[in-house]
Amino acid sequence: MWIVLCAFIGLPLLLVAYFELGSLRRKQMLNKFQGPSMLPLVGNAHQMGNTPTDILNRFFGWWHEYEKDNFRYWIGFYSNIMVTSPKYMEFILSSQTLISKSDVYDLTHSWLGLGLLTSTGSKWHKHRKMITPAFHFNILQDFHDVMNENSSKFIDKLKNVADGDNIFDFQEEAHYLTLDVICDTAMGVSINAMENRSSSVVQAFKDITYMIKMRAFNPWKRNEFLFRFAPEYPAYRRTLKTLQDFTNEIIAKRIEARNAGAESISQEDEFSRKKMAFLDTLLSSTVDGCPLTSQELYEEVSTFMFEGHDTTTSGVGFAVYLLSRHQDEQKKLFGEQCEVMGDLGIGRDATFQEISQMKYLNLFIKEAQRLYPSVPFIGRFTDKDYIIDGDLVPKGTTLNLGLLMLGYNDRVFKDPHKFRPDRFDLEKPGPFEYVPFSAGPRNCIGQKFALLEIKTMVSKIIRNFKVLPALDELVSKDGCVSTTLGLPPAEKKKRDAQIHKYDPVLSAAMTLKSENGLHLRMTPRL
Ligand code: HEM
Repeated sequence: MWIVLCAFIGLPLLLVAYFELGSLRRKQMLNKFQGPSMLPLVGNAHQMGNTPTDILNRFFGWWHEYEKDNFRYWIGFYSNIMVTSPKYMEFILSSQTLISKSDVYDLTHSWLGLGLLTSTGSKWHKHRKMITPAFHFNILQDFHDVMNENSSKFIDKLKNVADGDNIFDFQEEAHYLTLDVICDTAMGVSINAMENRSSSVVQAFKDITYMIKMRAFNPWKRNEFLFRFAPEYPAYRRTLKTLQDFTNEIIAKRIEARNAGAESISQEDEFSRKKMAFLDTLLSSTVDGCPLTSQELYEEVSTFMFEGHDTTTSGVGFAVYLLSRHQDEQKKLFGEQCEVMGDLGIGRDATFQEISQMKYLNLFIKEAQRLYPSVPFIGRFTDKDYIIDGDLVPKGTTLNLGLLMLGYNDRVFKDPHKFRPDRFDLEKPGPFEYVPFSAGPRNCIGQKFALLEIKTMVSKIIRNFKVLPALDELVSKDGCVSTTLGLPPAEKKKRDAQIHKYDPVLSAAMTLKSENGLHLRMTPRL
């Protein structure tokens, strides 16, 4: 009896003492940083709130309190620094050694393994070098055909829901489009998600992304061991299996087709296209003289599927939402479309060159990514001590880089809540003051692909539809965006009280999403 009682009380005490000792050095060093005061054991966890939106608001609240500079906070024994100073950004993003990702990325491991996004050390260096040619200009041009083809299908589908009166969730529609594009470009196959929304594979891609984000904000489900007891776990395992089987089958078929030689493949065969998919580049590549293993192929292809569709969904989604709210900018964009594409250009595909001539569209997308970056935070983990901008940052610290906060810094962007695409022509942010695609050696390898895709889709939407908000009253009267993110707390409170149910509420999921969806109406132009 006494032994059981001692174990019952003693074991937790031992554990606490173990973690307390383990974090002592970090505590001493990080005390020099500004940040909220914390409680024993929980740190600042009790202040974070329960929903992703609460967490986002808490971060912005602290960011204001600490004069839009870095601050430290603790979640239990986990030490974190929210990084928003350009000097820190520069040091971290330029470093060739500070490249290990924070533990939130572990949530992707069971699906992605250690692909380009999550790997570190020499594996990352070698794979990054090997994968870079997959985004060569010529390949991107081939991918542009896929983007054009799918966005034409999308426009046709949209015409069924967008009749001028119907209020619909654009984000939901765009998701299937970007999934079709990434599937075709990454694996060279079409899953036709726009037509087959309820297919198990299409749903699996949707569900897995949701589950990764949901777990990121739930302290219990985030833990691999505890998640096994969660009610969602069986469905999660099934989803994973669906994706693993699907991707592995595609890879196996592609290898078989390559081995058999192109001649023996019939015209109807899904692999008969001449276009190089990302998977083909991987199959032709070697690392240290050896071809990639099946596991490595799986990891890299899955990484592209993950990184390449949710990010562009919110990229296109928020750009189109901003069109609805800022009608003058929409008119200006339509004018540019007519100028670049000519009078008969409404219905046809824009070429690669024409897209690059759409200068105002480029500024528009830049401004949209400033306000609603598709990747709002990225994380690094210090596996040794670092001196950053004169501060000693101890080993074992999580660095959360607030890419989102950068866009709301009024020291860099004048009137940050005003939607002004041409600010990027007038105010030039420093190289580490605006980095929606990150920067340095670990920046987004798909940046050119993503921008091409977003511009191709938005350009086609502008030419085919007039985009309207769910209700006319949601058109911006003062040029301000609807988000209250980054406003000083008192002003935020006032504006939050006026938020309409159709205004998108942003959450701090790994990819910024609107909790309400993006409600719009569209009127076909022809
Ligand atoms: C609007 C769209 C996109 C945005 C804003 C974006 C942003 C980012 C950011 C911020 C990172 C750095 C992540 C980190 O350091 O943890 C990143 C990495 C990455 N992105 Fe993107 N991304 C977008 C679209 C894409 C697309 C379309 C692809 C693939 C076709 C892609 C593939 C990748 C990969 C593989 C990495 C990891 C690179 C590495 O660690 O070497 N991204 N992206």
